[in-house]
Amino acid sequence: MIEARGLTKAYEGTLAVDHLDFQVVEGKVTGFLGPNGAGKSTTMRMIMGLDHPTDGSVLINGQRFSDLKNPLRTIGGLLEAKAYHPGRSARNHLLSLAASNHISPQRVDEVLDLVGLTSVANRRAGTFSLGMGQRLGIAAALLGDAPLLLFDEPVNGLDPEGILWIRNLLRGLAAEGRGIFVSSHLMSEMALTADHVVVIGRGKLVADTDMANFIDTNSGRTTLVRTPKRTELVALLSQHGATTAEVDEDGLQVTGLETAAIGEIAFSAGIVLHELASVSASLEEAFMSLMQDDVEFQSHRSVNLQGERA
Ligand SMILES: Nc1ncnc2c1ncn2[C@@H]1O[C@H](COP(=O)(O)OP(=O)(O)OP(=O)(O)O)[C@@H](O)[C@H]1O
Repeated sequence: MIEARGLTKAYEGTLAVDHLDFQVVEGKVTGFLGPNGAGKSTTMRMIMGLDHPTDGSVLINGQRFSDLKNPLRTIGGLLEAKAYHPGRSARNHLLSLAASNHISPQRVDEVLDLVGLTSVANRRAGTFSLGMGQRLGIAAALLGDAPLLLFDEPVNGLDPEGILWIRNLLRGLAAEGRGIFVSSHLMSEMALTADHVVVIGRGKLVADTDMANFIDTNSGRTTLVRTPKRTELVALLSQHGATTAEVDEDGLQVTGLETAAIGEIAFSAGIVLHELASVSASLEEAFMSLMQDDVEFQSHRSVNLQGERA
């Protein structure tokens, strides 16, 4: 298990990671989401001992990364693409990593096969495409057969086929009982890959929940209503517990009531409607909207877009 407690990293003038608490458990894909600059890479670097927290801690099976006896066998990580010498072949890159971590050369062939690079294993890694380089980075992460794996934006720059391959790989690794921690700024991709989600914004925890629950809460349905009697309708709908927001001259965005109920309430009060339409936000839109509100980020805040928009 990876466990962050009050994990904090301050750079001069920037609080990159701000008192984060979360866990990554075995057997699940935990998605780590946040917009660019939210602090995901900094958090991952601290997990892998490449950066030191200014406060708090992050432990791997109860130990700091620097205290692990067999780091590569405990946690494997893909932190940045192209972390290899361009003049070296893929096989030689992995062989040298294996040698310095007391891992058998046989395992190198296994991971090359796992990531589909066997046929190009003797080619210089510098000639690899972005997708092949990404696969080589993943092969290095898998080398120690570790029960915990961490991937920083592994689908960045990949084509749809590469994205699907990574999704299936991560799901398969979790099904084997491994704990997977994977960062992304793409909500829709994570919705298909992760079982659990940790969302951060400006270094702070915004949500830490089951993916199913996150989707339920955030794929918010709203209703767009147009009426010449907007003021009357707003008063009436709020008596029925709805939340309303004015969208343009005569439009209203209503949450908290079914579209049919809104129509019936307006009808029984004799209010004419010019438009009544159910609108469902995509998860990506919901996520972006959640992120735009980040001035008021508070730790452990429950995520409820409908409430946010009130
Ligand atoms: N070495 C550094 N020195 C100073 N500031 C830094 C350093 N590394 C990161 N930061 C700042 O910390 C914040 C978090 O950056 P980080 O790279 O962790 O975010 P991220 O969520 O991974 O973003 P991205 O998706 O763009 O990689 C940013 O404001 C960034 O500018």
